[in-house]
Amino acid sequence: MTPSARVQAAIELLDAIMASARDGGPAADTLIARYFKERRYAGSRDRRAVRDHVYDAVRRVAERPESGRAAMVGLARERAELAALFDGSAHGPAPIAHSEAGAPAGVVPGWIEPLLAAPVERDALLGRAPVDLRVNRLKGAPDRVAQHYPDAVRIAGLPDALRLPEGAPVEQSDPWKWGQVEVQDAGSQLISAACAAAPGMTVIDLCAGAGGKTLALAAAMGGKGVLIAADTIRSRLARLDPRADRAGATFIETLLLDQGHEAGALESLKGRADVVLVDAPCSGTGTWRRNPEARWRLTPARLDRLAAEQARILDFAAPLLAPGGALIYAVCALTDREGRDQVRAFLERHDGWTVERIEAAMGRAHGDGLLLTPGHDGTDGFYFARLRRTA
Ligand SMILES: C[S@@+](CC[C@H](N)C(=O)[O-])C[C@H]1O[C@@H](n2cnc3c(N)ncnc32)[C@H](O)[C@@H]1O
Repeated sequence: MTPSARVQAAIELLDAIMASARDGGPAADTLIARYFKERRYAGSRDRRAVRDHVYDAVRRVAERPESGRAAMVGLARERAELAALFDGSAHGPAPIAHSEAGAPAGVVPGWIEPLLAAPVERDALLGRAPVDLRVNRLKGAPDRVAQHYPDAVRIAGLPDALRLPEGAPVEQSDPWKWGQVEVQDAGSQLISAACAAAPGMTVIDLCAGAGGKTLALAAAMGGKGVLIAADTIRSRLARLDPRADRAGATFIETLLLDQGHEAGALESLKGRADVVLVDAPCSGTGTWRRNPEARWRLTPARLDRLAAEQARILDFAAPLLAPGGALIYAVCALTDREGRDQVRAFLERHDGWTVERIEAAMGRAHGDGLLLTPGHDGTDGFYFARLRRTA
């Protein structure tokens, strides 16, 4: 592909990413992979260049732009070498007209800005994310495993965590092949640790997805006890099985829930759990470093639906706890509505619960829980709280 053709390819992909964000379709990474599957003539350098153009353009624009071309022209207005590629060549983009301004630059969409928790450092929300590993104690000891990663640094307060530079090729390393490490953001590791799961407990990961946190809970439990991974999406739970095999966490049970009718499948677990983790579906405003197009996906109506669903999940989670058990509520979101206010509203709706302080080497107290941000903690953005059932 010529350099100009790569820019045109990025414009086409940006159009697809925008439409997918508007319609709740697949993520940018999936669309990029599909695009190149259908264009076998593109070599690895073409793919890398197109991908870089796409993500540079997505990162630069807060609000969903008018078109892929507007997003790319905005970027080209700041980069003369890119503007020169708008040359009208056979597979390249048409020249930029004098009056063509391009999409404006920004970090946070205007309507989301006032909803973010006050301490959040806005400018750091789109920064580069390192690769954090969690050593799986079911298969290896952190000090031994760390020897395989000379570039790794330890993270204060997380004895199982190793931090590698952005883009480190972890999947080619032996510990990854042997199931000794999982790629997991330090914030997710902290939330899993805050569950204080231990051998012999009954633990329910109620929104388990593909089981990132379930695997951390399994390691904390030393493979002993009852660990249930529940979710409403079969394909997500299915991805947990091979991961659990690789991690040597074969005692995990999966439970598929029927959206809107979850209580039926959970009936036999009522009052039995020592720990319930609700890692709730959320706006993902804390994960823009990895999914910058998520900013284009969210709408006020979607946020309303998410907030209502979070409250509903908390309400059917609460009866699962045994007296003295801990309910950990977490979102990878930085809006107060989904974090601080959601926890407060739960406490107002339910008697017999107290808030437990979380002692951690990172994060800041915010309302009844802890706020983690890319700017302050170098993690994805999260809000989480630990609630104890007293009665
Ligand atoms: C933030 S993701 C979970 C990520 C996962 N815990 C991890 O660490 O990788 C939220 C999950 O909640 C699930 N979910 C949505 N509605 C649910 C419901 N009513 N009951 C249980 N899970 C639900 C979604 O399918 C999604 O997998």
